[in-house]
Amino acid sequence: MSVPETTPVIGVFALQGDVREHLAALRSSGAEPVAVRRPGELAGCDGLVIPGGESTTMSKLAVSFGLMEPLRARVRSGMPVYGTCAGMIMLADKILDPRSGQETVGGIDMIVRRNAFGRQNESFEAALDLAGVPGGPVEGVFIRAPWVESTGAGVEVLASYDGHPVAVRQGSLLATAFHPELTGDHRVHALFTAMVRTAGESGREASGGRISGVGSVDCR
Ligand SMILES: NC(=O)CC[C@H](N)C(=O)O
Repeated sequence: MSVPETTPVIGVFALQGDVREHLAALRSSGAEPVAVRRPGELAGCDGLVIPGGESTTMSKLAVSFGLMEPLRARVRSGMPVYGTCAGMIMLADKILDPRSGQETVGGIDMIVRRNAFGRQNESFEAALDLAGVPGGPVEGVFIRAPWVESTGAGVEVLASYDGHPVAVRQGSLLATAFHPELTGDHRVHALFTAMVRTAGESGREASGGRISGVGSVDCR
């Protein structure tokens, strides 16, 4: 008898960035998406997406809404997080060229360079072979995108462009310099949703039935 697939609750950091596109992509990949602006909303999520946008603004808003420390705590406790573009910057342990006062959530042992591929009018698309995503290349949309300058030993590079890593994974953390949420191809979100399901299953085993890390607060 087959076991029905669970529907994980996946939050989208919603203080800034292209939130709606991620909510839609997550819904089509079998997750229940919710917008996250407050720590109580984060507490009810099995995973989180940090969207594209502007990483300095995200950093400042996360601090002033009291989300930065809860985000760091959930990353430390193993919650899966996927960052696109500005979200990738938010997951980097270090930014090569931070703006003043810019902090990151961190978690991926990498150094990123902001706006590495140029300005808004130098935006481009490129077909990328992405490890872990079957069915042919993924169309990468790069908008004032960062690249990964260097990675630590625990970081797996899933795709590169022009010799620079643009998709990486470290444990339950996934980051892309490009924006799959803008293309209508939801295979990267499906990969992330599968990562969240797997993390939930091992959390449930460890806690004897309950999903670990999920508080009593309903985030919907
Ligand atoms: N499309 C994007 O998310 C751009 C990221 C932006 N350049 C930053 O530094 O945050």
